[in-house]
Amino acid sequence: MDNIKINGIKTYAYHGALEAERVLGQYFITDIVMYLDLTEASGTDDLNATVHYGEAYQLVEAVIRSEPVNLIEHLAEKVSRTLFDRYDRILEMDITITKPSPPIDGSYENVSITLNRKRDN
Ligand SMILES: Nc1nc2c(c(=O)[nH]1)N=C([C@H](O)[C@@H](O)CO)CN2
Repeated sequence: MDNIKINGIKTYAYHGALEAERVLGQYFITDIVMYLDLTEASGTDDLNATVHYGEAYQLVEAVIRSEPVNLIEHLAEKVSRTLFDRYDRILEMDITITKPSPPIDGSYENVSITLNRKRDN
């Protein structure tokens, strides 16, 4: 299926299950894949026939900057609901949220979750 991707949204926020994360904050990286039919937009060259990825970016950024939550899974769910509610054209989404440097000891690159949500979920 056709899709629009917004890659590497980098936001400083205060989500996390630890009090220290709520106080100090950290960067979150969000990657979005929105699945929709781009036949009309690709044929008509009409911005109104697609999802404006700049507008979608602003909506995602606002959710990531909003009230802190414990889990990045819950944060991703909030992002998917916001985009589904705003854009009827979106049929399915993949939302990946990465913590590049979580306060967890160990040797690893980063941690992330990915939600796949369909409109009728
Ligand atoms: N599956 C998840 N596991 C954990 C999360 C999370 O959001 N999803 N968060 C934490 C803490 O916030 C961690 O970053 C610091 O202890 C732990 N595990």
